[in-house]
Formats: sequence, structure tokens, C-alpha cells
Amino acid sequence: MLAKARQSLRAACDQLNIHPDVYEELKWPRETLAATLLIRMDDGSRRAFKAWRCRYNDRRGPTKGGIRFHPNVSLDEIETLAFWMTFKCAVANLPFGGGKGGVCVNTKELSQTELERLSRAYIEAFAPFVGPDRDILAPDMYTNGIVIAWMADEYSSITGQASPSALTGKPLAFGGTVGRVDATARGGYHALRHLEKSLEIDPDNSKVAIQGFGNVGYHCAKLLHADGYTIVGISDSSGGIYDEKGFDPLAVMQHKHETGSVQGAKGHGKTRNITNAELLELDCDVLVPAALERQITLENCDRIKARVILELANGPVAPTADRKLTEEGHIIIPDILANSGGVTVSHLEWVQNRSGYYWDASEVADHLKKTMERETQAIWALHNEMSLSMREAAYIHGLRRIAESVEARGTQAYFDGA
Ligand SMILES: NC(=O)C1=CN([C@@H]2O[C@H](COP(=O)(O)OP(=O)(O)OC[C@H]3O[C@@H](n4cnc5c(N)ncnc54)[C@H](O)[C@@H]3O)[C@@H](O)[C@H]2O)C=CC1
Ligand SMILES: O=C(O)CCC(=O)C(=O)O
Repeated sequence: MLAKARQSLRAACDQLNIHPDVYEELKWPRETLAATLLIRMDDGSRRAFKAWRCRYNDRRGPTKGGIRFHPNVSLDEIETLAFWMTFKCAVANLPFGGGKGGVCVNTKELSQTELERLSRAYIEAFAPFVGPDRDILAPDMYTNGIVIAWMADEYSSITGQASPSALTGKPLAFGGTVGRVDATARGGYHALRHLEKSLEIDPDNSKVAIQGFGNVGYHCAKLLHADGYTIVGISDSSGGIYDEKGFDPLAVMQHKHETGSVQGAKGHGKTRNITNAELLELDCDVLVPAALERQITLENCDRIKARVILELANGPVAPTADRKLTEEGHIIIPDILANSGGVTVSHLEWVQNRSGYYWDASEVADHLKKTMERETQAIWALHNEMSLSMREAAYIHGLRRIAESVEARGTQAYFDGA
């Protein structure tokens, strides 16, 4: 996956005529640590889990990125996600490089106490890699504020001091910030809203399908529903639901809490169950992939009907499908812009932890809105001026900032302890 993701880097370097040293550096992760986490299970047995943490590039600041718990997590996936984080942080103009971590585990098979032991073991294994000025962790798929709190607590025990700014996405009572829980979805919402006029989207007459109904998908559904969009399709790992007349996201979440699945939830009309593949192909105006990578590929891209794709997941559209969809006139608001709201508010959490002064909800919300509008506008302008796809424009926008930092420090600095 990293080899494919690099194609965006190559294209951006060519467009900007970037020094070959910069390309050579950004092609590779700076460092990746692998560990085997050994956990005592509740039945007394021991189990091993593969885990990784990658610091992809730290030229713009300490590396930053989430931790994913998923059975398909691999070294290649983590390094690719860390590569995307590097560009995402630059696109949002944050003083961070990119990192990412993960554990190969199906959390649905663990009890709460096993999950806690696994989370604490992760930090124990990677503690020397982590730190407020080195590598700052956060939630991603199948990790949340509770997991982050266990990790933050463990990290403080290891370092022997309160170090809240080494992890973001913490609960409010443990140094978290207001506004982080829905920040990723809200950031994407601001990007879409900012482009509504240019894309001639009328929320009251627009249908939305959302793949993934976790933190990001659920909050996105709520925000778009409140703005008048009709949420006609929703899915999670167990399948999807469709209703031409739309769903109330709150009612669907209540059903998911009660039954473990969105399937069976009732919409406003004739609701039917659909597969995840069908969800992507629904007749709708805006498609929001908010689950895994590579959901839209050459195999299914011909059947995608949505004119606008808001990539709240990381890497949901494969590069080949991306080219084809773009040529056919679909507008893809790329992940490194669309889902940058999460890390933008994580940055505010880090700032508040370090200063010991906490902001109120409106200050956080205003900052997020301003950041998303500023960067969306810059990328939209580049897309128009240079006749590029929004993804190409976003990579160029981020690369300019990263290249400036690489060049400002000098390429030699990489090897002598900078
Ligand atoms: N949480 C955050 O702040 C950020 C998350 N993201 C990305 O957003 C995406 C979703 O993350 P979260 O909502 O935080 O995760 P989550 O763990 O809260 O929810 C994941 C959702 O995806 C569903 N899902 C899993 N496999 C699926 C499949 N094959 N088909 C359809 N649905 C499936 C799950 O059932 C669940 O509803 C990921 O790609 C993540 O990397 C990006 C930026 C920040
Ligand atoms: O909040 C963060 O630091 C990172 C979130 C993340 O992992 C992502 O944007 O993919």
C-alpha cells in the first residue's frame, strides 16, 4: 500500500519540481518499531499480539497519529497511514510530522480487562518511542477515549510524572479537550459546507450514504442530517441499511447499541437491509466512506453513483479508482484534507496540556472551522488554477510546507541527531 501511496508524492514532487533529496527522504518512514505484546487472558492463558508504531517523518515537528486495533493491521498499513498523517498534518498547517500505530487484534474477542491489559502493554512496549516532543498518540479505528486513558495512565506511571500531552483524545476528566470526540466528522462537514456553493449542492435536496457508523460515521451523519441532508444509507461491519426517505442517525445508533448492528434499524420509509458493497453503489449525491482503506477500487468504481465523495476514512479510494472517478467528473474531497479535523483538535489538546490553560467549546469550534475553511479554500483554489484533482492539489499544498521544512534544516540534519 505504501508503494501505491507514494505515487501521490511522486506526482506532487514532479509538479513542484522539488529537489530529489526531498523525494528520497519522504519515500521512506524514518523509523518503525515492531513488538510482540504478551497478554494474560482472563482464563489464565497467554496470548501474543503483533504491534507497530511508525514515525514517518518529523521535519515539521514531533510525529502525530492514532493507534488502530484491527485484525488486519500490518506493517505496510501502519507505515502507509503514517505517510498520510505526514501530509495531513502539513495540509492542516500543524507543527507535527506523521506517525501511526496499531495492534493486530479483533477487539470484539477481548473482555474489557483484556483490552485494558493490551492497551497498557502497547505503551509499555513503545514508551521510549513516545513523548510530547517525540511521538504523540491518539485514537483511530477500534480505539477510543477509554483506551487512550489507560495508555496515558500507563505512560505517566512509566515516566513517573504527569505527561498528558503525550497522548490526545483523552477523556475530559483526564486532560482531554472539548470538541475532540466529533472533531474528525465536524472537520469534514466544514470542508463540505465550504464547497457546497461551488459544487452546487443543496442540502435539502441531497442524499447521503455513509459507510462505517463508528465515531466518524455517526457524528458525520448527525451533522449532515441536522443541515437538511437525507441520510439514505448507513453501514457498519455487519452490513448496511437503505431507506429512500432517510434515517434519523440517533435512532440508528440507539438500535446499534441495543442489537450490535445497524441492520434492522427503521428509517422514515420502506427500510431494507443491504450489503456494504451495495451501500457504496447507492444512488446518492454524497458518499462518505468512514471505515477502512481501499473500499472503492477498479472493480467497483464504475458503479459509484455519488458525484461527491467525502473521504472521512483514510485511503478509502484506491489510486487507480481515484484516477478513473476523477476523469469521469466525480469530486473526491481527499482524506488528508477531509478528515484532518481530528488531528487539528488533537493539536489544540496538546497545546492546552502544555500550557495548563483550557479553552471553552466555542474557542475550539471556531478554530476548527477557521482551519478547515482556510485549507479547503487553498486546495480548492489550487485545484482550479492548476486543473488538478483535489487530491493532487492537497498533496502539492502539503508538500510545499514539508519541503520548506526539509530545506530549511538541510538534508544532512536527518542523520546527525536533529
Ligand atoms: N477517530 C478519528 O479521530 C479519526 C479517524 N479516521 C479514520 O476514520 C475511519 C473510521 O474511524 P473511527 O470512526 O474512529 O473508527 P470506529 O472504530 O469508531 O468505527 C469504525 C466503524 O467502521 C465499521 N466498519 C468496520 N469494518 C467495516 C467494513 N468492512 N465495512 C463497513 N463498515 C465497517 C465499524 O463497524 C464501525 O462502525 C478510519 O479510516 C480512521 O482511520 C481519520 C481521522 C481521525
Ligand atoms: O488525532 C490525532 O492525532 C490523529 C488522528 C488520526 O489518526 C488520523 O487523522 O488518521
